[in-house]
Amino acid sequence: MRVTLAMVGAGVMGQTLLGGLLRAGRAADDVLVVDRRAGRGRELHERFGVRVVDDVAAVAGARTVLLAVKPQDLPALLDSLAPHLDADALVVSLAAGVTTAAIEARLPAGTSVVRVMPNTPSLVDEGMAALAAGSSCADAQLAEAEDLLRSCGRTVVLAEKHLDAVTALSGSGPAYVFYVVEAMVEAGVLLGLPRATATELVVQTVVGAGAMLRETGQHPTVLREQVTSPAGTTAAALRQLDDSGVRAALVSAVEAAAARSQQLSGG
Ligand SMILES: NC(=O)C1=CN([C@@H]2O[C@H](COP(=O)(O)OP(=O)(O)OC[C@H]3O[C@@H](n4cnc5c(N)ncnc54)[C@H](OP(=O)(O)O)[C@@H]3O)[C@@H](O)[C@H]2O)C=CC1
Ligand SMILES: O=C(O)[C@@H]1CCC=N1
Repeated sequence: MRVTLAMVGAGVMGQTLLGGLLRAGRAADDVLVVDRRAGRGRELHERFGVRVVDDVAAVAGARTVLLAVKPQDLPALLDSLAPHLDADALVVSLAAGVTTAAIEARLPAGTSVVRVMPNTPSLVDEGMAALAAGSSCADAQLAEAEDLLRSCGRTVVLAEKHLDAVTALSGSGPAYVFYVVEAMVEAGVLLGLPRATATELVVQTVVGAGAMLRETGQHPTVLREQVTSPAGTTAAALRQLDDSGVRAALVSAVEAAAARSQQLSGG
């Protein structure tokens, strides 16, 4: 049976986007999933109602082929996919660091490719995805890819040279936030709060701060200053963060992620 969308690789990110697409109204019988992991077919069929196969040849006829495998698995996948792609198929890759040129080089000449960097908050329709078009991608196909990603969050179209920075900021970014949350919860426990209470306090604080950033549109410095009373508790805490080089460490962390994304380039 021909489908509009085929997804190859249904791990963390693939399943996250699949859920968003179905919530946004895409019919389950219009999506074909290809995944090689044992047991995944049954699990995904029960959870999402989609058809799951393990042979990439099944993508033949699909209008859009979404690739959600690890960057290291992408070259071999592209080689096995190439003979089965329709001439006018759109290939959308989520792989961190892998350029559209590297993808195009392994596919028939003229294949439309879009590189996307999504993130896991797509699971709750709060995703942030950046898209960059390959050399043969028409505007209408880029818009189609954007529609796919918009089903579970916001999108931005950028020049591809920015995608390593995007990967380091919004792609990996949720992990930095979770890391800070973990540390804050541990601090609360150290100060004697029950773990569940510390977790509730920190989670709502992060959600509330995020909502303030979005809804007030104020610069984070302004919002931080509003919390920081003269000679108060926040000033004492912020001095510790500055003395420990936390700001510089965050900048270095994002730089390291961007450098790793660049290393992954070309497979
Ligand atoms: N996780 C995240 O936060 C984000 C991830 N990404 C990108 O998304 C992509 C997927 O990441 P993630 O979901 O975390 O990875 P996962 O490892 O969770 O999922 C990838 C899935 O694809 C399967 N797979 C690999 N090769 C093939 C193949 N040739 N045919 C069929 N199935 C295959 C894997 O099977 P097996 O396990 O057997 O290898 C696995 O089930 C990556 O390229 C990553 O850079 C982008 C933004 C955010
Ligand atoms: O860690 C990674 O490589 C992927 C890409 C961005 C988020 N996770």
